[in-house]
Amino acid sequence: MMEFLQLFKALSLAIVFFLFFMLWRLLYSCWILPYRGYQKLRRNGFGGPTPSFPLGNISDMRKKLVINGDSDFGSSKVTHDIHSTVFPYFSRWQKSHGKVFIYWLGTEPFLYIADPEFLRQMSAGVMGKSWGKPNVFKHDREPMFGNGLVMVEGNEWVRHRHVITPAFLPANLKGMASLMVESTTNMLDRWTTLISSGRPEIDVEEEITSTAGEIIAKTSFGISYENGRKVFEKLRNMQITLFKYNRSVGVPFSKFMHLTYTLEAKRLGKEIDDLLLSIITARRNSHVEAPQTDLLGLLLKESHADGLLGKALTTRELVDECKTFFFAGHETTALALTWTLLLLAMNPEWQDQLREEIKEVVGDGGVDVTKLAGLKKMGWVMNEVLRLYAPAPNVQRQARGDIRVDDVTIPDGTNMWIDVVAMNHDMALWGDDVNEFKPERFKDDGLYGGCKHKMGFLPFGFGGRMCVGRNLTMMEYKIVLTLILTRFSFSLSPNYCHSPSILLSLRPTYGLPLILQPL
Ligand code: HEM
Repeated sequence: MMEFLQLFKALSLAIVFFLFFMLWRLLYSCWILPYRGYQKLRRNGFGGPTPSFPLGNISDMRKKLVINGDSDFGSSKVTHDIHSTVFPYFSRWQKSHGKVFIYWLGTEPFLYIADPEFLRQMSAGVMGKSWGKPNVFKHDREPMFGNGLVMVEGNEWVRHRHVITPAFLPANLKGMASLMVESTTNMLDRWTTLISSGRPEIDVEEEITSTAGEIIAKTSFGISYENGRKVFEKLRNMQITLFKYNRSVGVPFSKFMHLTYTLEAKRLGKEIDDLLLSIITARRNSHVEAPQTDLLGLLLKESHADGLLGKALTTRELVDECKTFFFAGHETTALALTWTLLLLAMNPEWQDQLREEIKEVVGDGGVDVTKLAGLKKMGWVMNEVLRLYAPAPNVQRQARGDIRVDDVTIPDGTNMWIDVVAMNHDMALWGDDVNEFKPERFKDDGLYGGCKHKMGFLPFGFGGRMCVGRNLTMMEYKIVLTLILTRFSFSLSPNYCHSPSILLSLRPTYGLPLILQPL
């Protein structure tokens, strides 16, 4: 009996000690560590809105989102001055704290940056491989990107980027042009049928997003539209699950507070992985030479060559990269095209100018990829659209080591949120006409459009981690727009409701209904 009591005592003591230890760890990671970070940032002179525990500044951000979520918010009047609409809290905090300040997502500090000179100094000494991506997003978006190029860091990033970059070289992309023409022509034939059946009003956002999904499925893994659509639908559902609901990312235990969404995203992630895994395994095991016209074929080829150097990507890594291409690639390009159609519908003189250019450069025959570079005005239009309606509205980083900027230190572990929309709409950088559609601003300065700072226009990010898919985007953009403009003219439907909003990317909340007319 005595022995039993002693054992019981020892066990109880061990349990109490364990619980105490867990409580201490919890307190340390959720309260003490973030508080220390907060003090350090304050000592370094960074201001910002006052956070509260455990939500940080989330309640303040949500308050505004509710107001903007109101259906009355959308408007038939179109203004391109959108920063205070899509990021009302940043726009408000900028007024009291300037263009660089700290805000908190739960217990995670974020350095907000909308000052290109600060950004230049901050990134001057940091190489692509030395940048981190915020751990808090990495965990949250794991089902979406896994360890694909967008999220991977350090030497692993170097290895992935080394294998992936050659696949996106213009010479390799040429072979994908016919897939793009085919999918776009199918979409335009559908439009013709709808118009001739007396329905000239078409939601082009929905149409273009679906066609871009088809294109990325074919260009990424050469899979049929049916298989592509399965992946595409699951990815879309996952995106909605992850971004549509306020899941308090950064707040301790938020995953458990929103368990249904967390599990749903995990389930969809697993289903997508299984689908892609079967496609890749079949291609890997196939004795037939892989078609190298799609990205997977090119990656398999690169991976095989690099296998000899120990740099090859494993099948699991290829799954994550294919998922990444799907996510990073299809919606951004679809939105660039969608916002272009809005701006061209509002500026028919630019439709005419582009049609004239297409006639001169491409002629009346089929689209010849080698001639696309000659579509200069179309390039200006694309840049102006990416400026006014940046599909990727922010870029994120995490410091892996202290970073000095002048006399302040950004401490190791600080997350960074670079507000691309704010810089693209900053009058001090672009002039009084900042919110006007003026593609000609890119005429003499093709890269920066006359922006007063070279880091003020970052549609594809910056430094070594700049978008790997920009050549593919450029080609798809020019092919799709050329085909649309040669077959249709279009104007804005009176049913269009202007309400740009963020669902990871910058999108028109209520789609884009246009009135189309065959030429
Ligand atoms: C209009 C179209 C697109 C826009 C606006 C866009 C924008 C961006 C931005 C802002 C970044 C972040 C760069 C950074 O962290 O500094 C990025 C990275 C990336 N993008 Fe794109 N992108 C587009 C199209 C594509 C396409 C078509 C693909 C692939 C099929 C793609 C794949 C990627 C990948 C893999 C990365 C990560 C690169 C790295 O970290 O090394 N993107 N993109």
